[in-house]
Amino acid sequence: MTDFDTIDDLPTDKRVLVRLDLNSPVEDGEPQDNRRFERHARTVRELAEAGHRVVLMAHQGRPGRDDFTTLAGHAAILADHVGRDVAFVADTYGDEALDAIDALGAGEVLLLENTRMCDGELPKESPEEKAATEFVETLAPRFDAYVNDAYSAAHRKHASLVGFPLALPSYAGRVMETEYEANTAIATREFDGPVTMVVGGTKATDVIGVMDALDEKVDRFLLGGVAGELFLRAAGHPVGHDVGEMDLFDEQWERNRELIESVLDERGDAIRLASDLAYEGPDGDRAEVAVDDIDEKTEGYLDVGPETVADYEPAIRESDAVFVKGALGVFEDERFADGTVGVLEAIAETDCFSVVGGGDTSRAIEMYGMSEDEFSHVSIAGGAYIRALTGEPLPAVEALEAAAKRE
Ligand SMILES: Nc1ncnc2c1ncn2[C@@H]1O[C@H](COP(=O)(O)OP(=O)(O)O)[C@@H](O)[C@H]1O
Ligand SMILES: O=C(OP(=O)(O)O)[C@H](O)COP(=O)(O)O
Repeated sequence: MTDFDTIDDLPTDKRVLVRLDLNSPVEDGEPQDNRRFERHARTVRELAEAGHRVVLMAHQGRPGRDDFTTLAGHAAILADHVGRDVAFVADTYGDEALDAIDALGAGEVLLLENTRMCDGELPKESPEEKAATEFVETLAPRFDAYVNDAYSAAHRKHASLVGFPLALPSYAGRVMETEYEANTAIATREFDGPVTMVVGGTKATDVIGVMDALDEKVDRFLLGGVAGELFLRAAGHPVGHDVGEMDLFDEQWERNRELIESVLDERGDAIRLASDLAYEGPDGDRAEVAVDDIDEKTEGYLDVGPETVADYEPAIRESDAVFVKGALGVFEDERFADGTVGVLEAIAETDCFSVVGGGDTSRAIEMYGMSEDEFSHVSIAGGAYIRALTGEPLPAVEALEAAAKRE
């Protein structure tokens, strides 16, 4: 039961503006296919088959990061999954975009450029201010309805997520509906035995606050990735800072230092940290080092080592539920996949309740020969799903609920 309307409530033959989350790993400037395309394709296909004119919005990366790119490549991948053409226009709400929107026929699909390239999208403002941006005020009058399918971005208060629901009748797409139902059910579920959370990835700022909020629900945290290194730093090891060109640690450390120290102080007995790490050795092979032997960080650590995996595996086997948010290493490179794959395989082998979340992390499942069926739920959301576990409301879901009440 949801408190928002879904596309089942949408009349046919409308001009529909749809927010997807196609945020993907980018390699050599090209987006990589992943579960997000396949899952959103269902909503897009259904809308096109119902005779709507379907205009899609999505984002990629963050300004200033290497993965902040155009969505031209995303349109081609999405078209393959939808099984019909997805046109692309390199504009969001300028004349080029408006002309392409106006020219769209019934059942046709158009993807607009990266929403984060628009001025109005990102600045921290209220939903009302977002609804008053030029971006929303220009696009909204051209549509009859807004559909939000971007559950995995629902923890962000951006214009494309919270501004349009104030301006148009609003509906949830299939991904929004199913992810909301699954994650809300998980949040209220009780487990008899230990609950473990595997925490990794690059978005340490997202996960650390949630670790604090999940204090009562999670018995054990197994850490890796960037968050893991930041906790090692708080524990007194000379790691967890940027070296060379790196831009992953220092800013997140400054932002979260007090919280990391207090979480470590209060929940130290529940937090397991890596005892060994892997990096690229001088000959390009994987090299490993015990954390206690690191006197100075001169390398980028790209995975946890075998001792760490051996320490984490029994903790997983003893658990009644395991939640994964973020990879333990750069698994996209086979040399640094052992930590992530070792932990995922251990979860797959047990019959515990398991959730793997995150657009990037969930990709490791197929890449390394596992199947979605080996886990209870594979979410395409990372930050949104762990926030849902805390019971914290998601602004974009609240915006859909408010829109449904207004009608
Ligand atoms: N030590 C590390 N250094 C750099 N990147 C890492 C490290 N460990 C994991 N990663 C990267 O984290 C990414 C997943 O993290 P993140 O984007 O936070 O999660 P998700 O999108 O799955 O929610 C993976 O693509 C992986 O390459
Ligand atoms: O990929 C996303 O989140 P996730 O990495 O937590 O799954 C969403 O697209 C949100 O992206 P953002 O974390 O840059 O706002």
